Amino acid sequence: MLSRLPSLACSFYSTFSSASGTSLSKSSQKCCVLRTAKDGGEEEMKCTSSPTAPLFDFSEYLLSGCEWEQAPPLPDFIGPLCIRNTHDIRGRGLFALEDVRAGSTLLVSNPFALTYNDSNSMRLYQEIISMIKQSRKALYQLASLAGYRDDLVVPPMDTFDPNVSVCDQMIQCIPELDQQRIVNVMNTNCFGGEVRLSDSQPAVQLNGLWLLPSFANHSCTPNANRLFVGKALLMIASRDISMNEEVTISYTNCLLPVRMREEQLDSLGCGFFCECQRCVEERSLEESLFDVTEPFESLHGEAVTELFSLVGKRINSSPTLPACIHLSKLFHALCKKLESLYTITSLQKKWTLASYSYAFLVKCFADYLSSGQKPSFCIHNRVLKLIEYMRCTMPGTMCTLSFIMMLVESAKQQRVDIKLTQTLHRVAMDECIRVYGNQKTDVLHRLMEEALHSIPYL
Ligand SMILES: C[S@@+](CC[C@H](N)C(=O)[O-])C[C@H]1O[C@@H](n2cnc3c(N)ncnc32)[C@H](O)[C@@H]1O
Repeated sequence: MLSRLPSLACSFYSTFSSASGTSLSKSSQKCCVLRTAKDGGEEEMKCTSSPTAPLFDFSEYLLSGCEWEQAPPLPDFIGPLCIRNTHDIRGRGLFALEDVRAGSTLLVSNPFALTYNDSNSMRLYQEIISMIKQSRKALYQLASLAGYRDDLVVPPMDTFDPNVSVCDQMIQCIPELDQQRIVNVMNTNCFGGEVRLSDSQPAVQLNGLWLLPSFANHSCTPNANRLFVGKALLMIASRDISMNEEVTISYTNCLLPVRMREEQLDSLGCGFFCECQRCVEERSLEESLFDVTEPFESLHGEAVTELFSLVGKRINSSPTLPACIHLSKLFHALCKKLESLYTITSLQKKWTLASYSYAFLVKCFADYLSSGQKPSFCIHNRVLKLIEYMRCTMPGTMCTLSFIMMLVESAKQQRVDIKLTQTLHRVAMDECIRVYGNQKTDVLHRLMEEALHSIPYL
């Protein structure tokens, strides 16, 4: 139960190595395209992130392939955030204390406890017990997480500041922490995934507890991403976030249809049913789209397998990829079906297309791999719109970044309109900032190139 997939940022699962019409639009100052919407909603979000000086410089680590053992130590950092009660079933959450630009680092958190290959989480439990025996502050910190649901205590931010020691007042508030409560904390807040510590070692399964990030609730249109720099977990704003807005992350892969997201939440043991606006809207369309969307689930797995079978192979003849081809046809059928639904809102359309984007993408990635990475995509309006919808729904994903970079490459090879190539490149840079946070321009360029040579986790 202790696995909550981190949103794929850099090291985990590392790879093989417009509101109305989209088209291209320009904003006055920093040229931008492919408009996306704030919190997946109606408001237009311009692609305006530009590289700024990083708050924490881990360029070398990013450029060296994110080997955990090479990660620089990063001190804990708490950005303009506070914990508040959401006043709904979600309990407490993280909120922005000021306007935050996409790409900003919201927090850096080193693990409270961390183990590898600890399948039943016994060692993690013991590590947590040892921490709370050693320090009253650790006990207070863990207790502040445990207060969730039955008594919603909102802990002061100082609780998570390593430079602030625990005061008498805090000690008086420490509630009882029995074994069951500690296990509940672990079930609700720990997460893990597969990680490669170094090139020479096999991947290990990681289990860990990071305190402050544990207050971030799930959203299917999140505004923040998780990024691992070794053991340190960073939260990066993946959209512009307004003062007092809740900061949310996604516990699942949000570029999947609502039923698959529900299944992922369930299999991760999250213990809640997401009722966000996107889920509600998508559920309301399920019946009308049944014949198109039903086959997606089984085909998705098969298509990903087909895709990965191409990785690293020299391909002489065109491979047969029935699932990829079938999915791609399904995507076109979905587009037609959506056009025929007169009552559909633009938001429903965007979210639905983003949910089924892999149906289109797997075929593109497969063509790219089987062509020896000499893409020749036709960059038509529908493709540009799809990127916009993916970014409006879940900005800052490796998958979208890889796809845009493929289009940049294709545009270069076909020598299409130079402006379109430049625009796509800027969008890729914007997406890269939303994945990795603000980094130096040359580092972003290298990361974008790397994304081109990787097949993202689909
Ligand atoms: C990592 S904790 C987040 C912080 C938690 N809200 C708290 O007060 O401690 C995860 C828990 O928050 C609740 N939660 C998070 N996102 C939710 C959502 N979108 N809908 C319902 N419950 C949610 C669930 O109970 C979940 O098990």
